[in-house]
This record gives sequence, structure tokens and C-alpha cells, in this order.
Amino acid sequence: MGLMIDSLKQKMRKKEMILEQILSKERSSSQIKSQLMQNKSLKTIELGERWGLENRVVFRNPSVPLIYQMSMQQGQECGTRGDSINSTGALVAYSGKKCGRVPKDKRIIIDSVTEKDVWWGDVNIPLSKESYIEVERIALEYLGSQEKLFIIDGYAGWDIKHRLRIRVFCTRPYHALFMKNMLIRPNEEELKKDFNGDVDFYIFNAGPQIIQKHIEGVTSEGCVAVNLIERKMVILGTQYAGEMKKGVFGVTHYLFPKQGILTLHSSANEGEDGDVTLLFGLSGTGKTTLSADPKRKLIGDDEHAWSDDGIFNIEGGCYAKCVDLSKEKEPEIFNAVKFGAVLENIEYYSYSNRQVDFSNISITENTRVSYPLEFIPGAKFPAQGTHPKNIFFLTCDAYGVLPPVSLLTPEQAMYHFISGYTAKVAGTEVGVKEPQATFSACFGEAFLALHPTLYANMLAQKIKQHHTNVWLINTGWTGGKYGVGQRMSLKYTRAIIDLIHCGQLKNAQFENFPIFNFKIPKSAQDIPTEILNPRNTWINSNEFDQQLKELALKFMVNFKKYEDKATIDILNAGPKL
Ligand SMILES: Nc1ncnc2c1ncn2[C@@H]1O[C@H](COP(=O)(O)OP(=O)(O)O)[C@@H](O)[C@H]1O
Ligand SMILES: C=C(OP(=O)(O)O)C(=O)O
Repeated sequence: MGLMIDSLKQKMRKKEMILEQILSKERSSSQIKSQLMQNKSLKTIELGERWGLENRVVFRNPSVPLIYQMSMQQGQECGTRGDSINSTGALVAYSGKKCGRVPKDKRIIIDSVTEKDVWWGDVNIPLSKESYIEVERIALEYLGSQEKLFIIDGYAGWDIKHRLRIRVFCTRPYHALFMKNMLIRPNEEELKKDFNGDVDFYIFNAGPQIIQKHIEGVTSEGCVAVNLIERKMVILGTQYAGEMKKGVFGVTHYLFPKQGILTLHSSANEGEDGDVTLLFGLSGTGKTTLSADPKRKLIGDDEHAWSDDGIFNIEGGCYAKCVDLSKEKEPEIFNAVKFGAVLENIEYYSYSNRQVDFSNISITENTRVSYPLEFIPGAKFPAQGTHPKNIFFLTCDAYGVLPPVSLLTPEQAMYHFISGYTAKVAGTEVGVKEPQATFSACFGEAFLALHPTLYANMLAQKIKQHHTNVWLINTGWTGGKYGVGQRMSLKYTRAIIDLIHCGQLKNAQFENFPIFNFKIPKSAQDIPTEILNPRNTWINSNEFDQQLKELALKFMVNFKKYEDKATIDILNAGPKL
């Protein structure tokens, strides 16, 4: 034992000497130098070596300025443009060829346990253990071959009873800052207590490395392989940072329901009276935008869990879409673009004054900013809340026929949760260039590990127990389908949400919206009455009726695959032609 410690100490000293050399070459301030030395510990070396990683320089939980410094030094590596700092102090980085998730490259390791419980199919494509070993080997070899290695430790889950300890290994500084933002940052004491040895889940992000050989079950140069039983995840061939946060989400979708905790692809906020709202929605449907509400405390923008004690955020930060971001329309998010935030795949108006152009989508429609929760004024800490009073299903209807707001019965809520009708907006997934109507079970099918009806049954039970109201909100098109009509006004969507929060809409006079049999308000303060029934917003009512019927038919066809698992009441809650 003593010999082992001596040899580790010797290695540590050797690395410290190399680090000294690097630092003295670089004109680094003494402050940064001392931060670096503090970060170096015997443990740091062990952490990498546990996985055969013997990099010359290891940064464990580096400070934000240090990440910036390393980012600036990185230059144009990894086939992407070099990182830079924008006029408001955010770190600007590029993910290269892939600017969105690649669901077709996601693999789940099949073993004797997962074989029986994972929801196998297009969402969860199996990969053998042998192939996983090869994929992991390539990733570790890449990570170990780079001069600098970053290690980020953080929790997933604000509820200390249920949180998971996550450790990320990566070589791009921007990935390190991204995960520092997105995980819950442990304090010194927690770091010592919870992150001294093995953790609950490891991410090996070797995104810059592509796969150049045949591996059974791998069908492209990229692979995002999740090993649920050994609690590890490997990323190869994509540098889009969103893969990491959604990877963690996928793992919670497997582990949490086994403890009776429901995982939710939703944002959440809290009113002055402590009332909690959940906003479910697929990417780009408004979870982040609508949850950042100055009248309410933000709990989180994307990934939550619902236990017997209430809801908690899984993340420590937000990852907002930036397309057309403006101070006028979304001031909270706009102001979060500052020192410590990461801007991904964004263009400048002018490279010399470093002002970013949020309207420029020449790199991708999926431009993003990641920032810690505390960048949103009045965010709630700890990011937890009581059982929700209201739930919004945000649907981005590309056909422009669903009402801006409908009150659902509990059975309709289940039917629409399982259906998850919405649109994939451009960019978040590679290959999606314009809004594409889709049915995404639980409004987040891509992240489900188990069968959708399992999550739906848990939601049904919780809604019933806590008397939660469920509303369907169309944040998509009105006045015609995509290309003809226009996107629902953000101002009106916000006004509708305000009316629900103050209790006014629940007491409005309702009328029946045909075929879908939704309750829609006849009038609502501050909202033009004609928009409440979308039929009024179409120039040609016959075309509207036809489109509505076609959509109903799509619902019916889609629901066929759930028929054997749904109750009669839920089946009856669907649209009727
Ligand atoms: N009526 C609307 N409701 C919500 N978002 C809207 C609306 N109209 C346009 N948007 C835009 O749609 C995008 C929603 O993105 P975001 O809130 O980040 O989605 P998510 O968090 O669900 O991925 C933002 O760019 C927002 O400005
Ligand atoms: C980051 C993603 O999702 P969201 O837009 O919901 O944050 C994603 O799907 O890659």
C-alpha cells in the first residue's frame, strides 16, 4: 500500500512539474496558477488512471476562468473553429459537423437485465457488450492520448435523497464548462464526501474521435452508447454538447421509475403562493422560454422528476435555444448570455467587436446557450417544489389546427401524454430542416428507457392524487399550417399562461372544440377572442375542417400501438370522426 502511494505521489510530482513548465511558458497569473495546483491532488491522478487515462495535465473541476483560458489556447482543433469570447463575456464554441443530437447513433447495451426491461425499438437500439467494450476502448484511447483532460463532477437531481453522482471526462474545454453548468455543482464538502471514489455514472466524451473500423451494431462514424447496468456512457463522433445532458436524462428515465419517481421532459416554475407548474414539451416547443417568467421562480427548464415529496429539477443549468433571441422578447435568457455561459454554434455580426447575431442560422437552427440556473433572476434554490397544481402539454402544431389553449379531462390528459403529438423543430435532431409533425410519447420519446405506458400510468396516478389540472397549449402554428399560417404569438401564449396561473381561465365559459372534444374558453382577457378557436384564424374554413380531420386520423393510427395497454376510458378520450 505504502509503495503504491509513493509511486502515485511520484507520478503526481512529475505531472505537477510538467504543469509548472506549461504554466511558466504561458503568461498565466499567479491566481490561476494556485487554482491549478489546488485542483491537482493525489485523487485526480487516480481518477484518470482508474480508466487507464494518464494525460500530462488533468483539470479536475476547473474554475470558469481557467476553462476560458484553456479554451483560448485550444485553437482550431477537433475540426471546428476556434473558441472565442463574445461582447457580453460568454464562451463561444463550435461543435463541428454535428449541431444536434443523432438519435440513430444512440445505442443501449443489451445484457441479461436490460434485455428484459428496456423498451427496445427505434428509440433504444441494442448494442452487444462486446461491441460496447470496443467503443469504450476507442474513446478511452482518444481521451488518454490528448495532452489535457478535464474531469467534471456534479449531481443529477436536487433532491439529496435521490441525486446521482456524475463524473464527466472530456478534452474540449467547452464541454467541461457545459457540464459544469448543466450538472448540480457540489460544494467543497460534498466533493470530498461524495466524489472521492467511484460515482453513480460516468460519461466519456471523446466526441472529436470518429469510429474508423467495423464494429458490429454500429452503423456510422458516431456512437452514443449507454451502459445502464455498468453506469457508463461513451460519446464518439459528435461534439454537440446536448448529447451529454440528454444522456444523463435517459439514465434517470431508467433508474428513477424503479424507485417510484416519475421522470418528466418538462420545465417547472413556482408562483408566489408556492404553486408549481410543469411545462412538458419536445425540443423547441417553449419549455425554456415560457418557464423563464419574471412573475414566477424558475425551478428548471428541461428535466424534472416527481417523487412522493414533490418535484425536483435534475439539472443545475439551462440550455436555451437562441434563434432570434432578443432582449425585448426574452429578457431573462438574453441577459444570461454573460461570463460563464456557453454559446454553441452561433455566428457573429462582426468578429472584431464580437457581437453575436442571434438571427443568423447559417451554422444551424439549433443555436444554443447554456448557463447555470442562478443566471436567471429569482431562480429557486434548492430547485425543488411541491406537487404541481397545473400541467401544460406544449404542443407545436405544424398543421395549425389545435387551439391555443384547451382544458383536458384526466382521461384526455393520459391519451395526449401517451400520444405526445407535436412537431420536431428544425435543428435539434440532425436532418430535421423544418417543423415536422410527430408523435413523441410522453413529449420526450427519444429519452424513454422503459415502455411509455409505464410513465403514463405513473403520471395518471399522480395527477389524480394531487388534483392537478392539465392544459394543452399550442405554441405552434395558427391561421394555416407551417408555411401558410404564422407561429402562435409568444405574447398571447404568455397571456394565456398568466390567466391560468391567476385562476381566471379555469372559471371561464367554455365551448366544445369538435372532433377532439376539448374544452376551449369562449373568451379570455387580453387575448383576441377570434384566436381562441383556430377555425376563425383560417381564411378557408373548409380547408381547416379537412386538416383537422386529417390530424385526428393521424392520432387514431398512431394510438393503435398502445391500444392493448390502454383502458377503455383512455381510448374513448381520443379524437372521434
Ligand atoms: N408561442 C410561443 N411559445 C413558446 N415559444 C415560442 C412561441 N413562439 C415562438 N417561440 C420560440 O420558440 C423557441 C422555443 O424554444 P425553447 O423554449 O428553448 O424550447 P425548449 O426548451 O422546449 O426546447 C424559442 O426560440 C421561442 O422564442
Ligand atoms: C437539448 C435538447 O432538448 P431541449 O431542446 O428540449 O433542451 C435535445 O433534444 O438535444
